Amino acid sequence: MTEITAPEPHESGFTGRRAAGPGSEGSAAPLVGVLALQGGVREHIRALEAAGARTMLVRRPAELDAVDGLVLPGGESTTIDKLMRLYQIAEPLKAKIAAGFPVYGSCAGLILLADRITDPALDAAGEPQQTLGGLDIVVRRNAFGRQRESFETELVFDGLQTLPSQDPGQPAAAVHAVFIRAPWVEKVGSSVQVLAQVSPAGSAPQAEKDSVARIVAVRSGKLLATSFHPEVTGESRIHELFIQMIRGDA
Ligand SMILES: NC(=O)CC[C@H](N)C(=O)O
Repeated sequence: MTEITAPEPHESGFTGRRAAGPGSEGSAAPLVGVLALQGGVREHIRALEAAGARTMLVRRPAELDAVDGLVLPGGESTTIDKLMRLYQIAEPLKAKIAAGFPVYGSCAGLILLADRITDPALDAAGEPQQTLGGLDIVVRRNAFGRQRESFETELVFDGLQTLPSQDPGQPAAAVHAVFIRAPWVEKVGSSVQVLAQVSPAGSAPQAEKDSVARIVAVRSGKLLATSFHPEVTGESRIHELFIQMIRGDA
């Protein structure tokens, strides 16, 4: 892991760790940041490195310009939202997302990439939590409910077929997915590709009345999001897909 020592926000002239700016020229491994304000940061660093990326912790706006893409980890979306605004990284990140910057969000990260939340948390002043947006989706937080706050299941994940580590004979990939107080995607816009769904009836430890398949992984342009946490199961193909998206190969 490469952790740069960031300057204080008032310092000027910081250009990131490469004078020429970001970019994975030639075959160099892309440098992928993990937003390190709260949540499962280390796990993503490990998964990204296992998938062949170089990594860097990102907390400050200037650090965004040093990386080729960014992971928003799982954690608590309301806390990450507040800290992003406090660190003044939310607005520059929104602008970069609008300009096509690659971002992968898992769980709370998915919530932060959603244009809309059905049930946003309110702060003490009654203000709803905010998101960065970018994904034309509506997300429901803690959607799988109390009984199923955490569960594991096998998913069919579309879009991993072209990865070198994926068996080329397989039309789609089986992924073991861990859900922790996870959101689901309730609606997707036409720009959004659904990559994985979970059928509660088939996968819950408890019997479940709800037999509707729920969307738990999506992609739109250079944005990728999963309700589950591939970074905690030793699964690196989702990060590999994200690296291919950064390279422009997927
Ligand atoms: N594991 C997670 O990231 C949980 C997300 C959490 N329920 C939230 O709303 O932010």
